[in-house]
Amino acid sequence: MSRLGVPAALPPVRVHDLTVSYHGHPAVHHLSGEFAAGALTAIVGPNGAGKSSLLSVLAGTRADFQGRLQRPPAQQVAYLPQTASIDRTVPVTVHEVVAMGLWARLGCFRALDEAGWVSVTHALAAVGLSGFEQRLIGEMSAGQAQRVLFARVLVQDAALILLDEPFNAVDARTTADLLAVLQRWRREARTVIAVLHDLDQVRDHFDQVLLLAREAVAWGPTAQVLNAEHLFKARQMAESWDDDAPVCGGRP
Ligand SMILES: Nc1ncnc2c1ncn2[C@@H]1O[C@H](COP(=O)(O)OP(=O)(O)OP(=O)(O)O)[C@@H](O)[C@H]1O
Repeated sequence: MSRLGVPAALPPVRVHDLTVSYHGHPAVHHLSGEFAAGALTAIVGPNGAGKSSLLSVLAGTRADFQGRLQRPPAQQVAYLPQTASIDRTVPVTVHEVVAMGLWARLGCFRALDEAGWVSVTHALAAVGLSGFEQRLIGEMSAGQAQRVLFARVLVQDAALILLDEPFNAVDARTTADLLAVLQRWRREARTVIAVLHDLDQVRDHFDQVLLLAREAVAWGPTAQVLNAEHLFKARQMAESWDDDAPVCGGRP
């Protein structure tokens, strides 16, 4: 068990015949497989491949999908959406944003207890933002804001961590620091699933890869998935996408 009780052998996150569609057009089509428990899995693929759509289903923020999904309960899931989807015009402080990660444990109307304060302080220190507690989130740079969101994920102490393009707009040093946080999560046997575009980063740091082009092109150990043949196939599939294609069988 880790510090706050993450089980050493979490059940895997599984999808079976999962289809996600928008206005009747599939973004993810008939996906079946499982994300290895306690490992780092990258979801990669061309633009429009369905990566973010799949992650939002795994996160529980999209419920309108077909097929089956097995994942831990919501309190054990932390989700870091793309930075662009965070409204930085809301006048909240860095401390308050990170403390939101404790809402599942404390409720959103309860004051932080001492353990909560310690946990926020430690999380901000872990991402190199000690001293920024009272700054408004809108006053942070894009890279600093990403560190804040990582800190929020840290305090959630989740068994399943979902990251959507976590290193976008983040400089090399910050990326290295945040990759170290990912390695720590792996040592703690948490399951991490991240949407990424940098294949070298994936090769260097991730155990498993799902190569997605609306359907799974390949899914398994990184070295087996990221080969020229699979990457070529994903590109070919992307070129032949018809964004107006219906979901097969005429389902919504
Ligand atoms: N809210 C939405 N409404 C309608 N269509 C959507 C919506 N979100 C995504 N789509 C469509 O679903 C498909 C998959 O999009 P998604 O964002 O999941 O892909 P992605 O692989 O994450 O892409 P990228 O690498 O560009 O971020 C695209 O054709 C996109 O236009």
